[in-house]
Amino acid sequence: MSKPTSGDFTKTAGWLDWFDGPSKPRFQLPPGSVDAHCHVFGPGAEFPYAPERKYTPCDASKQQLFALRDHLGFSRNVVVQATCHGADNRAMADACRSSGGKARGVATVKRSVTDQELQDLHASGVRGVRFNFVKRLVDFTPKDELMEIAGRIKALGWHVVIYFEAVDLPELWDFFTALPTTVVVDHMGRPDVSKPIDGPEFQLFLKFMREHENVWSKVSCPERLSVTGPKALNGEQAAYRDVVPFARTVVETFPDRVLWGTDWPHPNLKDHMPDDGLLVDFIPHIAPTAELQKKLLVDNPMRLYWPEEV
Ligand SMILES: O=C(O)c1cc(C(=O)O)oc(=O)c1
Repeated sequence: MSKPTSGDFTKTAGWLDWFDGPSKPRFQLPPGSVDAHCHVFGPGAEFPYAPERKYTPCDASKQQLFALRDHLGFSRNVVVQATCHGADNRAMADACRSSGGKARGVATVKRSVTDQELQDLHASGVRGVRFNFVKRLVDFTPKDELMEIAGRIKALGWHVVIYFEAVDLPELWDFFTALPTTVVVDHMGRPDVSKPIDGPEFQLFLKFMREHENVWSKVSCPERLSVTGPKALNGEQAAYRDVVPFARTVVETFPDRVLWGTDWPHPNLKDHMPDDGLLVDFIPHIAPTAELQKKLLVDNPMRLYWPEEV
């Protein structure tokens, strides 16, 4: 892979570029594995970043994403619209269309989106919309607007991806549980892993999944959630140990409703940029059996994103 650039844009101060030259994972991914959460950024010169963005990243192109996919041993990608592109889905949709059927997408749309635009996104490979409640990433969108969008995309057979922080789940509960589609939670709803796993915050998340069978979770982003590490760098085979009990609990309790993704190119990390090969080596710590690994990496994402092939 070639080194990151940022086109004509100036990166946010302190921006960490994605890790160039990741190691080969030791963990052998099951055949047909899907990286079910990753992004493309620009390139800014071709697909400009949105005026309303909260950060300006380094570029991370579809070619670089596909090279990483092949290097790590994944077969497919789910490309999730990054907030730095707002509701301009061109870069994500272009990546899906260029993938030869190996990528599906999750878009961000506004209430003003037309039925034709939704149809075009579907033809590109989009199968979901993302609703973001993380305040440092997006401005607030009224819930009635989101509910209206959810009703429209349900008709296309799409699902809703939600991104929020654990402390906000109580306030968002009624809205989330009223959504009419499959609902996929990004990064386990960002638990504070320095709090006890049997404390009220994480138990509420488990209750959310237990009581609502349409709710799925990505058990991704240990590099974002970890407080004590160690970091996935320098060959570390037991990275982010403080995240393991949380993610493993979700995988073992809801084996048919979990997804995993690299989160490449890892927007907004402040401490370090992980070696993506070592992130793959994190998987067997949270999905310890071959059966759990196949569900997490193959069966579940295929059922959600390529149902026609299952
Ligand atoms: O925590 C984040 O900063 C983050 C941002 C984005 C995005 O900007 O879309 O996506 C993610 O999955 C995570």
